[in-house]
Amino acid sequence: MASVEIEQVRKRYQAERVVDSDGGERPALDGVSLSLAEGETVSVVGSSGCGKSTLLKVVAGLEYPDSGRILYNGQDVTYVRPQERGVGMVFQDYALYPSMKGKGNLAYYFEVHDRSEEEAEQRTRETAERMGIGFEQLLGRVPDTLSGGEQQRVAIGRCIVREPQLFLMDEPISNLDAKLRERTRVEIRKLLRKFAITTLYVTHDQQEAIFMGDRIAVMRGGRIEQVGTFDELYSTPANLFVATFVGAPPMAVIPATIEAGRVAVPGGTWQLPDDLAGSLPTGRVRVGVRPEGWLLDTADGAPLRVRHRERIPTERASFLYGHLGEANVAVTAPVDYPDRSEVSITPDWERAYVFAADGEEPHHVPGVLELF
Ligand SMILES: Nc1ncnc2c1ncn2[C@@H]1O[C@H](COP(=O)(O)OP(=O)(O)OP(=O)(O)O)[C@@H](O)[C@H]1O
Repeated sequence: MASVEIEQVRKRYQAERVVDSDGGERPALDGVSLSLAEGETVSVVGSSGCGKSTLLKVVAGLEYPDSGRILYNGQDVTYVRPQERGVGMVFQDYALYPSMKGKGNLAYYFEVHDRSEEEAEQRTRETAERMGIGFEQLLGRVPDTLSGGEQQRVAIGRCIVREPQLFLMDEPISNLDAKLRERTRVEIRKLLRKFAITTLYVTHDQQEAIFMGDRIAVMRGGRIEQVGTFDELYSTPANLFVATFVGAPPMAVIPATIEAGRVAVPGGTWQLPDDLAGSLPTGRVRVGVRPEGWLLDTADGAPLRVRHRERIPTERASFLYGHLGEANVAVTAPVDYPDRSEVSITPDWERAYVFAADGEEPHHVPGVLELF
């Protein structure tokens, strides 16, 4: 197993004109640093085009960075060829050799590396045992006759048989149907934990990132905005982007004006607790509130017109969705909360965030609460 250091990596594609939302050009990776401890799984999330796959390719050696370094176990491998790095890669398309049975797919590596048939045989047998129930059966079939999930299992087995020091996975289950995805992700996670393989796991699916990763790296525009456990990202986001990216339904962000300890928002005014009023600037800000961070029907509530309700399947609660001025708001309400078209809402200030009116800097983050 390897520890991995990604140090200040920059990468600009030759033919590339990556244009930011503000119209500026930027490289695909713009100074990315990230450390993975031995055996750790780090999920990488971010919207399309933010550089997730490029990061994986640079770590794999499929692309070289323009500057910065990649270290495995403290050794600089930045310009070492992929074949010599001992990485196992699993991508969205399984890329199994179609004419070979599962077993051939696993043994191919030994063939091209001039290793003995006995070794290939033994390692394949060991891997089948470690991969668990039913894997042996898959080895006797060609990829065409396997389901997507089964193909992905073989692809993972093909990586494990090589005893990689590092696993790189890029949306490995995103083209499976929902049920299979659920099963396969449980299986992948079990394997990663069992073998304690250091893993970088790219996905655009937040739930998957939470499930797979010991930690999660949130990327945007070629940069890592924050790395942490889900609870850290959720409770103490580094900026407004992470605050709204992590969590579903997302945090409501409401333009407001603070004056003399009171917060004016569309349709109402909230009273700040004294300690918070003393620590916040006056003037324009943005108040961030997660669905569970609202109090309903308090005296100084602002009116929220309820557009629709959604039952939370695993809890005795619903989400109420509506608008406060222009801001989208989701509120967690008890399941037996009366069905009304308007409710009045106030932030529970122990759970509320305050951000600058412009930019993304947080003025106030409530800290880690007992969330779940
Ligand atoms: N080979 C290439 N040549 C030129 N530009 C590229 C190349 N590969 C990626 N890019 C550009 O670099 C940026 C980052 O791409 P990358 O594939 O790393 O993003 P991503 O976060 O993995 O996106 P997605 O979630 O859509 O797969 C994108 O703007 C993309 O268009």
